[in-house]
Amino acid sequence: MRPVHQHGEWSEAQLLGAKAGQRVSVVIPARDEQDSVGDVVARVREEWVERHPLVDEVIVIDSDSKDATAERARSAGALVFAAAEVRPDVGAAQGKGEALWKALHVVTGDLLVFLDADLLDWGPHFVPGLLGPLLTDPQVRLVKAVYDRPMVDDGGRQAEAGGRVTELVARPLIALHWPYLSDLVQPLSGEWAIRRSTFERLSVPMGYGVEIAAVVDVAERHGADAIAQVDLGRRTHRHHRHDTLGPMAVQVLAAAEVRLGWRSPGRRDDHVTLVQYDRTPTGFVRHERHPNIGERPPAWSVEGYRNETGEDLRQ
Ligand SMILES: O=c1ccn([C@@H]2O[C@H](COP(=O)(O)OP(=O)(O)O[C@H]3O[C@H](CO)[C@@H](O)[C@H](O)[C@H]3O)[C@@H](O)[C@H]2O)c(=O)[nH]1
Ligand SMILES: O=C(O)[C@H](O)COP(=O)(O)O
Repeated sequence: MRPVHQHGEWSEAQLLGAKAGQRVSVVIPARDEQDSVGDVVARVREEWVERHPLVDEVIVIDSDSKDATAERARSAGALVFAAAEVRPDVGAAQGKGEALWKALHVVTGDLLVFLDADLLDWGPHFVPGLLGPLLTDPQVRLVKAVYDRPMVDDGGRQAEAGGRVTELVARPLIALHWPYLSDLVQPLSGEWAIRRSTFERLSVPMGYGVEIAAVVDVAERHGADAIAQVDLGRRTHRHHRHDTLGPMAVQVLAAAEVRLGWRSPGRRDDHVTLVQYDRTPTGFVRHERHPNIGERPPAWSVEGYRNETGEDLRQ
């Protein structure tokens, strides 16, 4: 079994020393997260920008929010970019993966730490925990967060274990097709860290397929040992309603099918139709949802992409 590191394994001094000349970017994708994004930004900045110089920039990628996400993030001290306005020449699409891919075009970091913006019960220790393996082991390219993830209802009561898409889609896919990744405790955790030089070479699903794609692609290219995992304790977040988990599952499945060679990576406008039903007094009403299953090509292959050294990486 792959070891599970503890977030407190590395001292601040050790991490700061290992950071040496490298730059670290914390990237927070956010769609309509006005209630929580400010707290995530402020606590990371306070601890890891102001108190200890571990993080060089905290960036929020505003993913088509209709609420005050951008304003709240900015006033908490983040650099805010609207996903649709980054590289407008390559077009815009909706989705978390799209936000992370667009981030590659604006970050200056060598090491990228991704945090979800809907975190409720979490702590700034997430950041050094995720950076520990990247800073101390050159073989590691991707670090996944591990945590307890209880399902918490609106009254704050804990019901059952959360991670419904993880349990019903990701783990079964891994069991069937990539059993050597079964030792990943939270394959879909939204908190992960990766070397920029690795992420910029991956094809990135625009939606929620980004996590399953990253773990499979990194393992297949660099070996399963290039992925580390770190126990961060406990994390709660805003839960989806059951009817929005279906589109998420479609995106995870589609990303897996691409990696199995069953479908080609879709383009920007590649949507599937997911049909759901509601019972009404007059019968069933059909609803359609159209999750995007497109993928962005590796950022380094996109004309005009520059890495932090200003070098043109296209081959
Ligand atoms: O179009 C979108 C949708 C979501 N988000 C942000 O992405 C993060 C995660 O989205 P969320 O809807 O909260 O996902 P979860 O229900 O938390 O899903 C889990 O599983 C997903 C599938 O692997 C991962 O992408 C998530 O990070 C992980 O937390 C949040 O900050 C969102 O605001 C965007 O930026 N753009
Ligand atoms: O990662 C998952 O499986 C989805 O985010 C659903 O999580 P939840 O069941 O805790 O809401």
